[in-house]
Amino acid sequence: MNHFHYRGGILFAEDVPLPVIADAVGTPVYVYAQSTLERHLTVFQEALAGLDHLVCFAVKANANMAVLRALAARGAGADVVSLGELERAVAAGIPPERIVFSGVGKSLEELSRGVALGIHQFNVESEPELERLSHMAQAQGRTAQISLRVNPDVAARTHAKIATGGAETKFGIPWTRARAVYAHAARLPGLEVAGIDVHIGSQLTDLEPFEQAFARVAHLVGQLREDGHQIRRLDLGGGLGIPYDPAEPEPPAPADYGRLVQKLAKPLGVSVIVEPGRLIAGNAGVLVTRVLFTKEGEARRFAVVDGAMNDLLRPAMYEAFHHIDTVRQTPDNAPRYDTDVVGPVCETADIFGRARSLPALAQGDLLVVRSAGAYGAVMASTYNSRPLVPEVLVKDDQWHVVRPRLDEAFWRGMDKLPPWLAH
Ligand SMILES: Cc1ncc(COP(=O)(O)O)c(C=O)c1O
Ligand SMILES: N[C@@H](CCCC[NH3+])C(=O)O
Repeated sequence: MNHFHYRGGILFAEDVPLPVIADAVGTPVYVYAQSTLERHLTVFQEALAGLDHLVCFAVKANANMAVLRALAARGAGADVVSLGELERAVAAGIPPERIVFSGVGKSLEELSRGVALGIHQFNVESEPELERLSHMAQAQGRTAQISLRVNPDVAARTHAKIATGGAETKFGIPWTRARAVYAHAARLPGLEVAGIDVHIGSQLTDLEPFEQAFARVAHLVGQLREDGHQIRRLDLGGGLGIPYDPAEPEPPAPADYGRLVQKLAKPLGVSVIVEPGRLIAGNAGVLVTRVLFTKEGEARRFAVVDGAMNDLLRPAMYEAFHHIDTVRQTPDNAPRYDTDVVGPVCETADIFGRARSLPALAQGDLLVVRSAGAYGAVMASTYNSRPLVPEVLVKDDQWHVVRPRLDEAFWRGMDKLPPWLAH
């Protein structure tokens, strides 16, 4: 469910007309609907009802403090992959007992901080990481709870750049070596083996790869228990896809995914952690951008907008589709033209949408790029010395700038010069 809708011909975020925000904050700007974030979290929690479960929001999808705080208030845990995400999650009020630490390359500092905070679990991806975590925990006189991330070698049927469950990727411990690595883990002091972790990829739009991976996990739980390990929890990662293109069939609902998880976990008598990111934040956010110029090319019609690939990288990086709408509702009978919506950055990849059916656009018109709440602002950069795109959170009829555009000092040269260049 999504709280962006037309009212009186204007697109609203909850009860706030988007032009109000665009005029006050400037464009481009990300706008998030808090009620959608909350609703998505609730839907996930409900899908796992009856199981001992923890929904750990994947902070990498949207690390805005206000977003994290809103989710924390509803009982979300966090899946973090860096010291920065860990500190943000804690600062947002997510208790360490609800934080899991994932990632293929955790630094000493990251491991140390996680141990000191007593987080719920580390998802360990290699034997050297096991050794290092064991030393770290011993040095602090603590025991770190761990799951080993296994790579189940299933094809996730998503964009190759975001599929993580195949044997050729860097992720996890090879399926076939899992028993040996668990035996190693069990011998190391300072560690307590609590479970198994899998994450096979992101934006999965069918359930079959999950089913395949879960079947392998169930099999492995049996083997590991035979080997004497007390496997009491499963971390099933994230990855459930969201609708981006209204012309495509809807991906499976969290309730369907929940049924699969229930079917896996109940007979094994384990608790469950899930790490959804995109599903919670993706359709809770839009990027609002303004038309700078329109122009007719030899072959195409362009709308040059003020948002660019540095603000929303997904189309350039993954050829990802994001639906684009006008903020002023287009009447059904208005003529439409195939239009390329492009940004000002000097790269051909800086295009938000190709041949989109849009009404005649004029300078100053506002557009929204939909489904931009996940992997949007977090992947923004200052490429082309463009300031970071600001973020706004809306709740009912209230709104607040939750991250400002970088201040002007950014353009004036905040970098430190070496003495031989300073004069
Ligand atoms: C370990 C891990 N957990 C959770 C997620 C979140 O995935 P998604 O946003 O697709 O739910 C990711 C990203 O794919 C990840 O790498
Ligand atoms: N950044 C990716 C998702 C990566 C998932 C991280 N494990 C996207 O925008 O779709």
